[in-house]
Amino acid sequence: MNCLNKITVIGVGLIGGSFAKGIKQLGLAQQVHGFGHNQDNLELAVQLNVIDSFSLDAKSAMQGCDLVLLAVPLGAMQSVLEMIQPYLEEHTIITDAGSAKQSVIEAATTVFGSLPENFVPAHPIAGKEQSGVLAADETLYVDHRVIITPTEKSSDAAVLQVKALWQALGAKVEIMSASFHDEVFAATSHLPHLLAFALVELLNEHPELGNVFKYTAGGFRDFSRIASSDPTMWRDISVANSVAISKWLTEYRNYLDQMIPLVEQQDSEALYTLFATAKAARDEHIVKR
Ligand SMILES: NC(=O)c1ccc[n+]([C@@H]2O[C@H](COP(=O)([O-])OP(=O)(O)OC[C@H]3O[C@@H](n4cnc5c(N)ncnc54)[C@H](O)[C@@H]3O)[C@@H](O)[C@H]2O)c1
Ligand SMILES: O=C(O)C(=O)C[C@]1(C(=O)O)C=C[C@@H](O)C=C1
Repeated sequence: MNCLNKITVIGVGLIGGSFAKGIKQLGLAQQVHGFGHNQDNLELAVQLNVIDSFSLDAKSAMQGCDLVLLAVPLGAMQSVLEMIQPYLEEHTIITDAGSAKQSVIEAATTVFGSLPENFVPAHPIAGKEQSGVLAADETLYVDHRVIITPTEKSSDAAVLQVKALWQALGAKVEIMSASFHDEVFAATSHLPHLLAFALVELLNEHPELGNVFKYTAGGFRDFSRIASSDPTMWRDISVANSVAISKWLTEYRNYLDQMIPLVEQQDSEALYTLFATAKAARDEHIVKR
């Protein structure tokens, strides 16, 4: 793919930093620039070879910028768009990495009025429970999906440019509508995170068990790993995708309501069927992937 002149990453943390580091290592832009509000973090990002340069003012961050990636928590998307909007150049492609897509499109609609044709919302389906630039990893996106949810206004050329960048980082790009995206990822990503937070907190709130965490092993560790994720990020996702997440939490509660009597009534046949069906689905779709 063609080398861009300048890419600016706003929010040089795990996701923005991994993107920047990959772009820089592959030489996909002459200048990988960071923009944010935390000077110490941006200086560290330069030291770690994640970005080439940074600025603390939106005007210089946007000057000569071919593509800007917003990798800030969902709750900060609108204010960041407001900050850069006056300085965006005609040709600058605006994309993001937010974990929910309709809220980012709503934020952009509020800021721009009519959505720019260079605006291409996206979401890399890769991450870890750590956050911050120290966790940035240029291989994070290799063999992972990136979902692009173009708006009605997104131009084909802008979508192709965003797609090409993610593919160059090793990702498998898929296109879908923002509403379908938010429904699917409420079920596969947002729901498990909320369940993990809930399980850890449930046990935390039972002091009669003593320090129950000392009696946990691999099963609890695997299930609860994602409860170590960033609380700001998950607060913002829960608020941004509240309709779909609350729907899937309710579905899960209803499922537990059906499961409880099976355990109470020691219905071994029904329990075995449930566990065997779930194991077969996981082995087929997750383990062998
Ligand atoms: N962590 C994951 O697994 C994951 C995966 C896919 C997408 N995402 C999405 O990517 C985005 C970033 O997540 P992350 O895990 O990289 O978080 P992070 O905490 O590692 O990085 C976020 C960065 O944004 C900066 N920031 C926060 N508010 C800002 C503001 N108002 N202006 C400028 N900079 C600001 C922070 O200083 C930090 O450097 C979020 O929208 C998240 O939903 C996260
Ligand atoms: O692997 C992890 O720790 C993640 O949380 C990554 C994960 C997920 O798989 O649910 C979390 C949020 C994202 O928006 C995308 C990916």
